[in-house]
Amino acid sequence: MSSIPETGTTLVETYDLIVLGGGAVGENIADRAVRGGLSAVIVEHELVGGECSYWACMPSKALLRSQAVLTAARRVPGAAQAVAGELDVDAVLARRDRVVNDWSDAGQAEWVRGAGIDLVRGHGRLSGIRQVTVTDADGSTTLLIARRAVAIATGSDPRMPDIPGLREAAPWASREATSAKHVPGRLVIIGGGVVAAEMATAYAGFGSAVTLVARGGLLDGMEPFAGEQVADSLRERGVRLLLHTGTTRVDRDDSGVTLETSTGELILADEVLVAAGRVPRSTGIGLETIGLEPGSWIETDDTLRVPGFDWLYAVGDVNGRALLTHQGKYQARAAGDVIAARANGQPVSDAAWGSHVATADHRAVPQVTFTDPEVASVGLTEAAARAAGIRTRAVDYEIGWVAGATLHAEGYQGRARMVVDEDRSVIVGATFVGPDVAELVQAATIAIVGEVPLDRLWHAVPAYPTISEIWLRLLETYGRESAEPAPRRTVEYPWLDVASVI
Ligand SMILES: Cc1cc2nc3c(=O)[nH]c(=O)nc-3n(C[C@H](O)[C@H](O)[C@H](O)COP(=O)(O)OP(=O)(O)OC[C@H]3O[C@@H](n4cnc5c(N)ncnc54)[C@H](O)[C@@H]3O)c2cc1C
Ligand SMILES: NC(=O)c1ccc[n+]([C@@H]2O[C@H](COP(=O)([O-])OP(=O)(O)OC[C@H]3O[C@@H](n4cnc5c(N)ncnc54)[C@H](O)[C@@H]3O)[C@@H](O)[C@H]2O)c1
Repeated sequence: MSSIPETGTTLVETYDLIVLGGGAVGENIADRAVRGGLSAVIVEHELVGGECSYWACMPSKALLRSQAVLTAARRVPGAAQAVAGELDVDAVLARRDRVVNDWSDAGQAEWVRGAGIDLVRGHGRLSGIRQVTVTDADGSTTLLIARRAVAIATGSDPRMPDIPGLREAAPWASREATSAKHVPGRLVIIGGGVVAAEMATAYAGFGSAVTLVARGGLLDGMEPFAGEQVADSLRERGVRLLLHTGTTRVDRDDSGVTLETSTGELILADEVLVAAGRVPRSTGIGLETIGLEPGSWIETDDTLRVPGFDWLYAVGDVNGRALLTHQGKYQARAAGDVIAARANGQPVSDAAWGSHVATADHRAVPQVTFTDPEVASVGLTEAAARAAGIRTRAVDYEIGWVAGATLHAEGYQGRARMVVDEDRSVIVGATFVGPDVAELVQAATIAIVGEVPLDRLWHAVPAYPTISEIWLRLLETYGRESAEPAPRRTVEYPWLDVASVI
């Protein structure tokens, strides 16, 4: 890093890489660039660690974990008798506070320094080519100049639907739901996606009377049985589900919130939570100074570089490729490494599945929804595979029929689906729904990314009696067609410009 002395109120600093946004993704891209021999600075205007650490993944899972443990114990005789008490909601909230370090980022800022990354606190915006101007709380500015690259890692914000009265009703969004210090007696949720399903589970478990109003179904976009099984379970917990129902108006007065549905029903609640997806945090960051559209998802190529700019990258939620922490960090590893490689004149590995590309964003994005039952999925659903023109066969199996599941819990209920590309004889998608299925998804991810032929998968023997035996049952249901291993050949996926060897 070279430093030019202060000029007026503006300090000028020069780095190889400037990272705008210090969430998990911004931390990772800076770290990889530094490991590649570059200097890097992170600009952060709130908490280092970002949404996931303080208002998203970590607190939401902390809110859900205690009741998941309690439910699991209640499903096993012997343990059930030992947990006769109720969930201690105050203790759950206190544990959530510890998980988020009481919203202090001191530890994360220390990690950044230890990784050899500089941190500038304040609001950053692009102010020209390879330039970022940072304004701190006092109004003083620092002009950062990048020798090599600027990476935008500013994340996303909740989408606020244009529903009359909603903004004036001071709705909760995901931050308020995950950081709440009290549990509302009545909670109405707008949305039927992942946040809605997880928060309905959490707050119903805390004793709130929860109503979920979704204009579509529950967990649309996943295999249909996922949403159906989670819906059944939420109803059993007393959640009222109004699916395929719009919201026409929201009002707040001294008695609370009134939500009017498209069927004319009035729902009274103490709080309304909006869980209607995300919008990119790409306004107010100076995109217009380089000819890009503020407010849009920032498009990138698979090396995470923005087309038309040899110095600009976008990683994590803000590029809209896959709004998940692990996927953003994966992008950051590829992008940090490729920025270093390009800077150092080293070879760039940008073919599909190379070390400098995020190919898995298109083919193998794993996700776990921490409802009860859990939903763990990766790759394509059956419907998405068919829509992509793949000759598809889907096989289903009840997880409760596996010996490991019968031991795991009384009356275990769940289902698995394996989606097979018949031409290539490989798995392109898998979904597991059931208690404690989260850890099953990594095996499916490896099978998809490794393009492991089905006849080879028969040799990946699951241990008895684990729930992983679901893999054997899925293969048996599919059938073992030939005694000879399938020949390997190269095909083009019509939905992705990538040649694959099978
Ligand atoms: C309720 C909820 C639960 C979730 N649970 C999971 C989960 O279990 N697993 C999972 O994988 N994903 C989960 N997600 C998604 C996950 O939170 C995001 O994918 C992830 O946080 C994105 O990381 P990011 O670094 O791209 O953005 P962020 O974490 O939002 O980080 C961006 C950072 O940039 C900073 N910033 C923005 N603009 C500026 C600026 N102009 N100047 C300076 N700093 C700026 C912000 O303050 C922030 O710190 C969840 C999301 C929600 C809402
Ligand atoms: N466990 C996890 O991995 C996890 C947990 C929570 C969130 N997340 C991530 O965070 C992101 C945000 O989650 P989310 O649940 O907000 O989004 P989502 O995309 O999962 O669901 C959005 C929901 O809002 C509805 N909706 C959209 N626009 C609407 C409108 N104008 N009016 C009414 N309803 C509308 C949709 O029909 C859908 O039901 C997701 O992309 C998800 O990947 C992940």
